[in-house]
Amino acid sequence: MTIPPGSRPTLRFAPSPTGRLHIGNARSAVLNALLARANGGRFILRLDDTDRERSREEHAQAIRDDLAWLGLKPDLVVRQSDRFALYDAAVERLKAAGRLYPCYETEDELERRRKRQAARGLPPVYDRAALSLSAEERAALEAQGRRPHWRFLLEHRTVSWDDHVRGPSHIDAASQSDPVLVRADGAYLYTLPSVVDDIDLGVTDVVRGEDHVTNTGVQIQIFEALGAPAPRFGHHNLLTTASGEGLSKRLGHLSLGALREDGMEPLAVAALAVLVGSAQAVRPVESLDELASLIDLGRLSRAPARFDEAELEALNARTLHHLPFAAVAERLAAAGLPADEAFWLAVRGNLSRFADAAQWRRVVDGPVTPSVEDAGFLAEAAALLPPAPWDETSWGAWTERVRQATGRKGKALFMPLRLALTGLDHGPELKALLPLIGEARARARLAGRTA
Ligand SMILES: Nc1ncnc2c1ncn2[C@@H]1O[C@H](COP(=O)(O)OP(=O)(O)OP(=O)(O)O)[C@@H](O)[C@H]1O
Repeated sequence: MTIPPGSRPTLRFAPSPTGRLHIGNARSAVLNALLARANGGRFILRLDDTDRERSREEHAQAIRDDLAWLGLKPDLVVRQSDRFALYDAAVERLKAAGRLYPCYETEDELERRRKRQAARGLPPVYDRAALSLSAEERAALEAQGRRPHWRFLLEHRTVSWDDHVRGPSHIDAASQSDPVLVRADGAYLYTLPSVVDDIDLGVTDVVRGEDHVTNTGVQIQIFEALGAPAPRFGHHNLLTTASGEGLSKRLGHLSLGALREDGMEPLAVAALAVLVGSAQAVRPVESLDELASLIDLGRLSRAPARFDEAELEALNARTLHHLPFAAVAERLAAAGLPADEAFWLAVRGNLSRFADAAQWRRVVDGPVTPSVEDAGFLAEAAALLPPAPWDETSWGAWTERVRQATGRKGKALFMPLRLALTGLDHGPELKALLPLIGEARARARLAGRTA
């Protein structure tokens, strides 16, 4: 199953603001945003903040910042905490339809019941005891001060859907407990608000991690009970750490904030987040549009994919090596460097972090203390410098004349010139650097002076 081309789908990324986004969350976020973008649709950020104890405003803000850093701009941002009236209305409809029923068991009672079931070899499925409580029994429990939690009455049948990633999928609702939708303290669990919002916001495609597969069977029944068509679903594989551990926002694993501080490029992070564990080789991209064109939900691996920071380091460098000037002009200026295209094209191939550009700018602008081993050779070479202005052909013309005059070639010719001109034994191609260094600094450095 794919998103019908040209169907203008509505997708959403729905994190709980309980910590910093990690690289696995980025897989969901980037997939949703780029599927919307590639199909002319809408991308919604929905902050799942119904858990008031764990949700924090600072995390909500950090999620928005992280998405902006990745270059993902939601068309709409909603918060579940603003939308309780909708959930309350849905609860009333489900109660009226006989699909939501009050239960009074405590956690301890349920635990004991599960143990008894296990001892008899039965699955730990809620036995619906509360369904047979009479009005008097309920009143008696309430008189003891018990508040009900509310369970959704599942229809015991198989729920099927054609998953974007996993293909034809089904879940036998009879093997599941009726899920609790509303806790005794009135708090909503994830399941119902998510469905209500998907209906209200016209979500056509729910793309999320496979940690949600069992929710999907239940949620399809809730869509039906609320009289709404269910969206299409896709459950992508999860990312783990390089050693195979699961990720959690609350535990602060591999956060986008930390990767950003470490100098990783947002495009590299986005590319690795979606290409690892897919049919596509991990490769650098020049834009999110290019990345969007590589996404094929039907060809994601079914197994968890390992996120390896060493692989990100390598991809980061390869991403920088291809980044066009237009993508970095503003960032160069923000870093206090001239927005100079020739400079960017000269040095990008030598960067492993964007911040390294400053080091090469210093090599161009100086002061550089030349490294001189054979002053006589350098003086001879300086005398052969072509007349300025220089361009990319000047280096070749110059070194050819020096070769003919001195008989030096290869490393013996080039290395002393590099050491004098840059003070370093490695770096960007000199045919690109020489015009940037310019005649005055080049002559000074060849003469052994700091310039
Ligand atoms: N390890 C992971 N790999 C890929 N996707 C993930 C991973 N963990 C969560 N997601 C996806 O990220 C989206 C946001 O989920 P959620 O906010 O529940 O993240 P979480 O990291 O599981 O949260 P928490 O650690 O706070 O429980 C969901 O689509 C979820 O499927």
